[in-house]
Amino acid sequence: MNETTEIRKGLNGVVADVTAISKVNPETNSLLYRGYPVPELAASQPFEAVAHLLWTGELPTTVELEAALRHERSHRALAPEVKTVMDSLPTSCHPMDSVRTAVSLLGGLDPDAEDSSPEAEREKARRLFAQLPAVIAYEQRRRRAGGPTDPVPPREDLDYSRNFLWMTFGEEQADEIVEAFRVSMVLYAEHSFNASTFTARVITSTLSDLHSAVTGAIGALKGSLHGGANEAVMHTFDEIGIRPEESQDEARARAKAWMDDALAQKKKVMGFGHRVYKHGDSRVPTMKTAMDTMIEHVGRPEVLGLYDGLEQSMDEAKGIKPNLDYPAGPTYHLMGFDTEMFTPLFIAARITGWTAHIMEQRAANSLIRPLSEYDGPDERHVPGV
Ligand SMILES: CC(=O)SCCNC(=O)CCNC(=O)[C@H](O)C(C)(C)COP(=O)(O)OP(=O)(O)OC[C@H]1O[C@@H](n2cnc3c(N)ncnc32)[C@H](O)[C@@H]1OP(=O)(O)O
Ligand SMILES: O=C([O-])CC(=O)C(=O)O
Repeated sequence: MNETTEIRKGLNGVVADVTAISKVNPETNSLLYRGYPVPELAASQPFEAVAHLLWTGELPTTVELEAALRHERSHRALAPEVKTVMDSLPTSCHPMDSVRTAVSLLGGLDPDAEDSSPEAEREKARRLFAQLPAVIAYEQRRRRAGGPTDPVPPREDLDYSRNFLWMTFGEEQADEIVEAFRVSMVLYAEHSFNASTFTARVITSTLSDLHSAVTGAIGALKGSLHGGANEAVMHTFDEIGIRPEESQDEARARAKAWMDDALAQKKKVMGFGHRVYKHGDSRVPTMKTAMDTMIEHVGRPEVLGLYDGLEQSMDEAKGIKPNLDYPAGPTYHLMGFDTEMFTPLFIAARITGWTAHIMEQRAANSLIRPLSEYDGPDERHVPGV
């Protein structure tokens, strides 16, 4: 290896470009979307307004918000072609594969697929944002039905979050549940150059189309070191055992013992640690409050016991803090989603950030193509040639 070449494995610490979309500040454990602190947005804004902010740089005026709500409501229905293709997949396949396939298909069906003008990109982003809930809700329903079933049609009188839950469960959900869901969408929406967003930017940088970039981003999000961690957190809870009859203290003690054992075996425990934040993920306190509301609403204190036990033991042993996926996983579980559906919910939120980055990349493009240092065999020759 060339002694002067510095290789930053995993691009750790490398600043790859500028972005005006969000600022992750690990020193102050803070996160801004277009300058606004995310806890302020989570406390006050509909998810539709946050999407508008990420795409345009500004919160919508009343008139703009009304137009955004109308647009989202008019593109919610599950396209019959998408249902047919989803129905051709076995219900044993991972829901991330179904949603990735549906997005790829939506690209093929989109009238503006090959138009990369700013106007067309914005329209495609808005359409995908509106189309994804029906895809994800239908995937949950067909898994529960064990095969093709009837989707629950969207309701124009309901906002994004309430309608998402309606299409998933076919019943209106309590305000506490809808609110926790909305908060999770706002928190999951955007996070600078994370692996899936960077994937979308790499694909865009070749002048490929928006749906291809999103399809690739979904592939990157699926892994358990990234978005797949919210699912993995629930597998940990399941492995420890969720016992509704147990007290919070009993659950905490069992979780602590499980974590001590896992760390003694040098296991990586999903939902903890972060590439950028080293003193705690800025979004966790807001998501934890939403989780606490859910726990109180459904009366399941033992889930909080498991949560606290793992967190405390990890902190005491290694000082590693939870990331957003840690409170999000149990929150989605308590809402009634299947565990494998948690990362698709992340897609529904992150479509806003991904598409904002796709537009930003396209507006100031340079092909993303780093170098590598060769460490294979020295030059050699095929015998006889
Ligand atoms: C929304 C999101 O995508 S947030 C991220 C979700 N991902 C997860 O929750 C997966 C679990 N966490 C991890 O694997 C890591 O913390 C990552 C991949 C997120 C960040 O990792 P990196 O910045 O590359 O740090 P790295 O993995 O090198 O960890 C540094 C040290 O902390 C330890 N560590 C980090 N995370 C964990 C964890 N979750 N469990 C146990 N140990 C951990 C590593 O073992 C390593 O220890 P060592 O120095 O003794 O070898
Ligand atoms: O920033 C990251 O590396 C991962 C993350 O938290 C996110 O994408 O929300």
